[in-house]
Amino acid sequence: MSPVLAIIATTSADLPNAQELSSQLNLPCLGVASPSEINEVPQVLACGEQLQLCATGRKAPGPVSVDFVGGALAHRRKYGGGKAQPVAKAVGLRPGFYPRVLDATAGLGRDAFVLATLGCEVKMLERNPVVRLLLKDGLRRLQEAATADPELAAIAGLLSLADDIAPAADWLAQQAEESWPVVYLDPMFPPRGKSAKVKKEMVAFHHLVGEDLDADDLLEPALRACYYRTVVKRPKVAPYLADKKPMLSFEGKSGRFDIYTKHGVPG
Ligand SMILES: C[S@@+](CC[C@H](N)C(=O)[O-])C[C@H]1O[C@@H](n2cnc3c(N)ncnc32)[C@H](O)[C@@H]1O
Repeated sequence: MSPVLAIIATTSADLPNAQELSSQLNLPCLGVASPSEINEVPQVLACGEQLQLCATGRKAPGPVSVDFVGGALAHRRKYGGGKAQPVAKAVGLRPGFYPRVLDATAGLGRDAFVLATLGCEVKMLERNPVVRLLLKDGLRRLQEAATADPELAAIAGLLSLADDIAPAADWLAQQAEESWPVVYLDPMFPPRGKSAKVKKEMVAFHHLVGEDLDADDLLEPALRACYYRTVVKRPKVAPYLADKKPMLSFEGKSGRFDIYTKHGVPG
């Protein structure tokens, strides 16, 4: 079967990095190129100043990368509504209570980052090796920017990625019972209908990650590992995870938050 992903370098100086990733991921390296020139594969991982997942071909949408310093996340950090944001309400954040969060399906780390900007310590789990590399690259650039910016330094100190690449259900099963205040789940869900259309630049990400068909298996281990809340982010049209009715649900801008509460009282 031919690969659906290959590695390219954006400049000749990036070629050694691209070659290293190619052997690490066991994917072909197509040398120094631009994604628009590639037609052997539908998407590439481009090594340059940032690591980017790019659809290939002349009409390809923009790249996907993890940028915790600039772009949309910087805008959200500065003007995004702070503690009034639905995700903050979902994890139960309130003055004096900033729960530690295990984000078991980190993806591009956007929700994790937002929670860290609000003062929560967040550990991310991600099983897809390419998405993990994008996250690591984003964290590396966050650490670099943090050296000159105390606000970013505080956020960087709260955000981490687990070394383990084990699927989250196994990872959660290894945690002591009720050892996390909050477990946060946001597995992929197949887009449905016009309203749920995937943003153009996210097509490559969806192509890469697929549909997380085992998502239901996450709920029980998450409930076991948390003592305060398990939060499940879902598209508005999606059924409950594992068909289990939450204690509480509310709609955010981009989806629904289903909340499974436990007996633990925040300290
Ligand atoms: C919809 S994305 C999460 C988006 C994320 N909340 C954000 O703000 O960027 C879902 C991610 O969860 C990961 N994932 C799904 N099931 C997983 C599992 N069982 N263990 C680890 N990662 C998982 C997928 O690989 C994918 O990257």
